[in-house]
Amino acid sequence: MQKHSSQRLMDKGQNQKLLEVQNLNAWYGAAHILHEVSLTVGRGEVVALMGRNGAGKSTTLKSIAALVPRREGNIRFMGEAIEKKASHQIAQRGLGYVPEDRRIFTELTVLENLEVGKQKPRQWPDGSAMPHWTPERLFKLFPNLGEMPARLGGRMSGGEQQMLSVARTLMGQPCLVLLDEPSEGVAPLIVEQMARTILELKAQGIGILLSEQNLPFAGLVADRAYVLEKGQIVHHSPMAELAGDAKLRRQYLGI
Ligand SMILES: Nc1ncnc2c1ncn2[C@@H]1O[C@H](COP(=O)(O)OP(=O)(O)OP(=O)(O)O)[C@@H](O)[C@H]1O
Repeated sequence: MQKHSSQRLMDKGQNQKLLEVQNLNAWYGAAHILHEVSLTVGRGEVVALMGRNGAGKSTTLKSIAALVPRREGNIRFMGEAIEKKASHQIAQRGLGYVPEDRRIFTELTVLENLEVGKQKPRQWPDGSAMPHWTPERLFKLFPNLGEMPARLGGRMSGGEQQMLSVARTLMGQPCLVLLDEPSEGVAPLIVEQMARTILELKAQGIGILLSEQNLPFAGLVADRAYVLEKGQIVHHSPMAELAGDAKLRRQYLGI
């Protein structure tokens, strides 16, 4: 763990933190999966959670969204403690979650899927307007969805479903999005579009915490990276530092 650079990064943008996770622990039954995980995500910041299969990346995102059976620790979202809130209450506050398995409604059309996730526009704490996502605006962001508003979810490719899953979450007008492995199992063209989307959300001030194993993809979009190993954070640095250091990559990611 690189304490000095980590502390410096945390101090930067102190007032702009959207998400602050401290000493998060999580369990599946008797199995203690996450151990004292601490991380932050700022406004307009993209943070990558990296690590090998089974390291605990998905569990970290699910724990933040209150989707694991048992968790302990402190989680602040937009300055409010949310560790005792239920998943729907967390979502209502503007914390979006896009699961790895793309939970879209296969019997509903693209447009209907979007309408299901709809929430009212929000404001940042300083009173400034947040981006207000409408189907029209999302069809500009995801042009291929715009070409198939009446297509049933179940008749879309995996990549298109991935896009719809992100677009549907955006209809909830989130200030921060948890994105579980957005590049996994989708075609290179979709991965590219996903990277552009993430950068567009960042430009709008939305914070993003993404779980990722694809280092080139994370390197394109992320500002900072945390590496998880057996449920513990073992490294934290600017993304470029991890991506550019062969020794770190080998040590933590095995690549
Ligand atoms: N529902 C569950 N019940 C019991 N154990 C689980 C469950 N989900 C995950 N685990 C275990 O928790 C650990 C962390 O899994 P997790 O899915 O968070 O890892 P990950 O880093 O996201 O990996 P992957 O990239 O393979 O999804 C693994 O040992 C996994 O077997």
